Parts: sequence; structure tokens; C-alpha cells
Amino acid sequence: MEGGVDYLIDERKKAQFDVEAMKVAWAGSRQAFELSDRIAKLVANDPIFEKFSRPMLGRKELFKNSLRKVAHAWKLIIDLRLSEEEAKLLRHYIDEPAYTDLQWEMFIPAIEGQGTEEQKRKWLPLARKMQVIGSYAQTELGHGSNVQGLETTATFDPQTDEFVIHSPTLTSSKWWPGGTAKVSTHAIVYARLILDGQFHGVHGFIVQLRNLENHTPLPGITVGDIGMKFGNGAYNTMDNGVIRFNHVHIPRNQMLMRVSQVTREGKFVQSDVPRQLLYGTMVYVRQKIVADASKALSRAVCIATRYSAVRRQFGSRNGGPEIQVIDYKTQQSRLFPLLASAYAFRFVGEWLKWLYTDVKQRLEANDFSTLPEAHACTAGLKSLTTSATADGIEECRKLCGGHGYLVSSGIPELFATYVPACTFEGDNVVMMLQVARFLVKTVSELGYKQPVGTTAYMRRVTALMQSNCAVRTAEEWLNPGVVVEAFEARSTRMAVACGQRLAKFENPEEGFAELSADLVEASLAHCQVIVVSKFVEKLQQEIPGKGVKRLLEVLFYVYALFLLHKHQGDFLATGYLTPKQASLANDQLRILYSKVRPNAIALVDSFNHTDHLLSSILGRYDGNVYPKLYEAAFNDPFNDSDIADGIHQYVQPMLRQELHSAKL
Ligand SMILES: CCCCCCCCCCCCCCCCC/C=C/C(=O)SCCNC(=O)CCNC(=O)[C@H](O)C(C)(C)COP(=O)(O)OP(=O)(O)OC[C@H]1O[C@@H](n2cnc3c(N)ncnc32)[C@H](O)[C@@H]1OP(=O)(O)O
Ligand SMILES: Cc1cc2nc3c(=O)[nH]c(=O)nc-3n(C[C@H](O)[C@H](O)[C@H](O)COP(=O)(O)OP(=O)(O)OC[C@H]3O[C@@H](n4cnc5c(N)ncnc54)[C@H](O)[C@@H]3O)c2cc1C
Repeated sequence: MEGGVDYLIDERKKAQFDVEAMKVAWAGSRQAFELSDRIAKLVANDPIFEKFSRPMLGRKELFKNSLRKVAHAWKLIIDLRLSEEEAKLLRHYIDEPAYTDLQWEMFIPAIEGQGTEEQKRKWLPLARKMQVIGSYAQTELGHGSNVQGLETTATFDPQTDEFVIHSPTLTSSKWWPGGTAKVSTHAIVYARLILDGQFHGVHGFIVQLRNLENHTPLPGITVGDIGMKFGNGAYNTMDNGVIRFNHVHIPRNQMLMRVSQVTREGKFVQSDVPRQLLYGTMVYVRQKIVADASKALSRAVCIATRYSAVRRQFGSRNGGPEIQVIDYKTQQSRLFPLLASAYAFRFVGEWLKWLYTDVKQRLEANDFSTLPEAHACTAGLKSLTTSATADGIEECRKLCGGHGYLVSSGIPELFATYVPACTFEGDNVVMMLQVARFLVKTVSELGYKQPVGTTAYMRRVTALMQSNCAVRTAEEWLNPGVVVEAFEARSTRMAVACGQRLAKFENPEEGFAELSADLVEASLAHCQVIVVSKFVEKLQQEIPGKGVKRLLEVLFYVYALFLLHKHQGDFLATGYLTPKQASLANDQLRILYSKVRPNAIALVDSFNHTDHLLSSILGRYDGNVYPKLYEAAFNDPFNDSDIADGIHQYVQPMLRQELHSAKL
């Protein structure tokens, strides 16, 4: 058998649910589905957005091509009068990191969240029309995670009513800001505010970097690219920059002044707005990153699942076909939890978007009460989902065997582009430690303050600490209440145990540092409670379509019982489960895999990914893998000639034993 076309046709016939209805459930609503379907096709059918050749291009060509795509996209946005939502989808489907990500996801949100009304009136229309292009320059060569450790200074000069932005040391050079090296005309620069020799914390300042006429850097500004990054195409379409400031003057009204103000006389005024709002842009982007995780993971899973149905190895009987690798239980136990995770992340991402929208409305009305929880949730879920997605993409590469390592599988580039999400917008361990601070505080207050929001389950601390799991058969694991309770009990017990151990330290900060590895594990356990609970809440809603809800229930149990199996050490060590109950959960997991199996292809079809987005021969919708792999190999420019450059010069002299006289 040459191709897998017939295999995927057969697989699609096995589906036990309405795929079109599942597409709607995945998208969130019929309207969302139709919108994204339309934009996905718009991109897929436009040759300018072709991306197969990307990994072969040199950096300069790659970058120029990316600028061309952005310009073409902007033209489409104007010509077709696309809404902001449609324009965001367009960027998603073009699937190429570019300076516009920073413009729309960081520069504009930073001004929206931290600017005064006057600043918003001035800068937002310019930015939204792309008349200024902005980036987000926070990280420096010497500090990224430790924002309070940034060294760039913004010193107020009362004579001129200006701030002087300066990089006093090498390590204070801004390092990493995307879009900055070659494109952005402005940046939000985070710097230490100095008034009359006194430090008043780190704040954001709008700094013009380039001349709007000829694009040259302004006097006092040294700017360049920080160099090639991991992977060939991948994130190298982005111009991550280095900037040095040599006493650059900016008007006083370019400090973002919603949180604190500096008066004409150079006095510092702290408003009622908490200073954490300075970090608000990061909360916004972390929430976006969680929503994006399901998209990235679902792409890898779609490729690996389709290919696993096409690929056959071993087990031929009487000259019949060999076994599809998707039928191996080992393949299923690696692949199906990732399939289920993609759905789980989709639903928790939906919920987090709701939470963020709620917090944003409150912040606009000067209600800051839910900010700490929003920070803990966005930080923790950003960490959980990006780590699992990055690991999941790599697992999908292995699930595709040798062919997964080919760039034409679409997986290497996806991985290389995705993996910095574990680092940017907050290193994942640093983010989990933020959750830990929130949990420790929640646990220490349990005696007199009712936990709310995502920690509300800890109100039942006594029951969760004392009662144990009652499951006696594998079947009894198929109960959402039983599953959620197990996760809640494990999380509560881990958090309380950390709290008890911390209490033994005289210095709480020393204790926190000493126990930080355990605290990160407790934080992960808490974040898993959130994901599992939000999946259950989704299942409690009306979900139309034949068999759709049933399949989502199967995926819920796969996700939760897989996690339970993976972390069974925690569940056993906290004493909530017995080894027998953990083993029953694993028995149930095997049964669940056989329920997923006939639906696997239909479940990945429900992501509605175009072949353009997947950019993968292994994941082609039609399953025509082998002929297309063969064709792509001979279309590779490296195969233009049978005799590669250098063969006559370096190989033939060796073959002829003539190296001594060859010119090397
Ligand atoms: C196309 C690519 C594909 C990849 C997939 C992604 C696509 C996603 C689509 C969305 C589009 C995204 C486009 C943009 C691309 C990304 C480009 C990257 C940009 C960046 O990386 S920008 C730089 C980001 N930097 C960081 O995240 C720094 C991390 N550090 C911090 O956040 C903080 O400093 C801290 C959390 C570590 C805190 O440190 P510290 O303890 O020193 O804190 P403070 O003393 O300052 O404050 C203490 C109290 O404040 C609370 N706190 C901290 N942060 C916040 C917050 N954000 N909100 C609310 N409260 C906060 C602490 O918890 C403390 O509270 P306490 O009560 O006093 O304990
Ligand atoms: C592709 C990419 C794009 C980026 N774009 C931007 C941008 O547009 N603008 C911008 O400002 N920045 C940007 N960044 C920078 C990014 O935000 C930082 O790299 C990130 O916040 C991590 O900080 P760091 O590099 O200082 O890591 P570090 O904090 O130095 O981390 C190094 C190691 O130390 C550990 N560590 C650090 N602190 C602690 C602690 N307290 N406890 C325990 N362990 C700790 C970490 O877990 C990690 O293992 C980008 C980065 C990347 C990779």
C-alpha cells in the first residue's frame, strides 16, 4: 500500500459522534467556528502566506519575507474591513511570529492598562492604525525574571520637564524585546524611576526609538538584533533586539501614569491603584498564552494521530496488511492523553478568558480585589499548559518515528517556535513559585478566612484531609465527583503539608527558598485541580450534537486518570488513595483508550486545522503520506543536482587519493 488515503477514509467511517457538532464545541460557538473557518481558508488559499519553504531560507530572506506577509495581511485587513477579532485570527493562521504580536498583544495592552485617559487618547489611535509600531522592552541582559532588579534608569530633569532614559551598565542593555531590532518605532521601556536622586520603583515609559521619516535609530540609541535563535525558521522571523540608551530625553508625559504620577515639580504621587498593575500586561498575555496552548498541542496531536493511523509496522498475517501503529496500546497510552489534554486546555483557556475579562472590567472600575487570584491563575496555568504542550509536541515527534524528525512533518518547526513559551512571559518555575506564594497565604489563613475562587475547595479542608477515596472497582472511577475530589484532596494535603513544614522555619523567606521544589509540586497539583474542575464544568453545560458530550466525557476521564496515574506517587504519599485504587484507575484508563480509538481521527478532524496550518506531510487531511514525502524529497532544492557543490573539490580528491595536491 503506497499511501494512507484509504486508511483515513476508513477511520472517518468509524466515528461515533457528529464531527461537525464537535467542531463547534471545540471552537466555543457556531459563530466562533464559522469565523475561524473563514479566516483559516482565506490564509490557506493565499500564496503569499505559503510557509513550507520557511526553514530553508537564510535569516535576512526569512525576515524580509515575514515583513511582506505582515504588510499583505495589513492590506487585507483594510481592504476587507476585518474586525480586530478577525485580524487576530488572521495573525494566528498566518502562523509566523512577527513584530505585530508585540504591537497588538503587548504595546497596545500596556497603554490600555497602565496609561492615563489622556495617554490612551494620544497613543492608541496611532498604534491601532499602525502609524507607530511599538514593542515591550522589559527584559535586560542581566535581569528578566527579577523585574525589580532592572537597571535602566529614568531620571527626571525638572529643568526640561523630561525623563532621561539611560543604560548605566552592559547588563542594563535591553535584551530580547521582540520587534525591536529592526522594526519598532517606539517601545514601552521599563526603567527605575529616579526623582531627585531617589529610587521610586520600576515603571513603564513610552520611548521613541526610530525616526518616523527614515527609520534610523534616534540619537543616543544603539539598537541591533540579538542573533539567531533555536530552530531555523521558527522564531527567527522575529527581530528580538538589544537596545542601549545614552541619556535619551523623553517628555514627562510619556511615563505611563495610571499607577503613579510624577508632577511638573518632580514629586512622586502614588494613587490608590496597586503597583502590581504595572505587571498587568503580563497577566493579559499569560491568559492569551494559555488559550494558545491548546492550539499548538492540537496541531501536533492531529499530525501524530493521522500518521499513526496511516503508519503500519509488524503483525502481518497471511500476507495481509500490517498493524496500524495507532493500535498498539503503548502508542495509545502516549497519544490519547495528549489528545485529551488539547481538549482540557481548550476549555480551561475559555474559562481563563472569562476570568480575565471579569478582572479587566473590575480593574477599570478600580476594584482590585480579584487581582491576586487572577495573577496566580494566569501564572500557574501558563506554566502548566506551556510545559505540557512543549513536552507533548516533542512526544508527538517521537510518536511519528523517524519521519517525525523531518522538517516536512511540521513538528520540528512547531516545537522550535513553541518552546520559548515556557520561558517568555515568566519562566515556568518562577511562575509556579508565584502560585506557591498564593497557596501558602491561602493555607495560613484557613482558620479565619474562607478561601474563594479557585481555592474555594479548601474550605472543606477537614474533610479533604481526613476522608479517603472510596473507589472499589475500575467502573467507580467513572464519576466526575470522585475524580475531582481525589485531585482536591491531593492538592489540599500537599499545600497543608508545605504550610506545616514552612511554619518550622524562623525566617519564612528562608523556609520558602528551602522548600521551593516541594512548593512547585503543590502548585502544580492545585493548577491541575483547576483544569480538571473546569473540564467538569464544561460537561455540565448543554453540548449539542450526537455523541459529542459522551466523547468529551471519555476525554475528561482520560485526561484526569492519566494525570492520576502519572502523579500516583503524590496521591499515594498523601494517603488519599491506596495502591489498589491507583491500579484500578489505570485499568479504567486502558478501557477508556479503547473507547477513544475508533473516534481518534474524527476527534482530531474536529480541530478543523487546515493543511496550511499543519504544514505537515504526515498530518495531511487526505493521508496521502508516502507519495508526498517522496515528492517533497525530490523537490528539495538540495536535490536540484546529482552532484552537490563541493563534491568535485573535497570528495573526489579523497577518492582518488589526491588530497595532497587539492586546493582546500
Ligand atoms: C507566535 C509564537 C508562538 C508561541 C505561543 C504563544 C502565543 C500566544 C499568543 C499571544 C500573543 C503573545 C505575543 C507576545 C509574544 C511573547 C513575547 C514575550 C514577551 C516577554 O517575555 S515580556 C517580559 C516578561 N517578563 C516576565 O514575565 C518577568 C517575570 N517576572 C515577574 O512577573 C515578576 O517580577 C515576579 C512575578 C517574578 C514577581 O517578582 P517579585 O516577588 O520580585 O515581585 P514584586 O516584589 O515586584 O511583587 C510582589 C507582589 O506582587 C505580586 N505580583 C507579581 N506579579 C503580579 C502580577 N502580574 N499581577 C498581580 N500581582 C503580581 C506578587 O505575587 C507579590 O504579591 P504578595 O501578595 O506581596 O506576595
Ligand atoms: C523568544 C523570546 C521572546 C521574548 N520576548 C521578550 C519581549 O518581547 N520583551 C521582553 O521584555 N522580554 C522578552 N523575553 C524575555 C523573557 O521574558 C525572559 O527571558 C523570561 O522572563 C525569563 O527571564 P530570564 O531570562 O531572566 O530567566 P532567569 O530568571 O535568568 O532564569 C534562569 C533559570 O533560573 C531559574 N530561576 C530564576 N529565578 C528563580 C527563582 N526565584 N527561584 C527559582 N528559580 C529561579 C529559572 O527557573 C531558570 O531555570 C523573551 C524571551 C524569549 C525566549
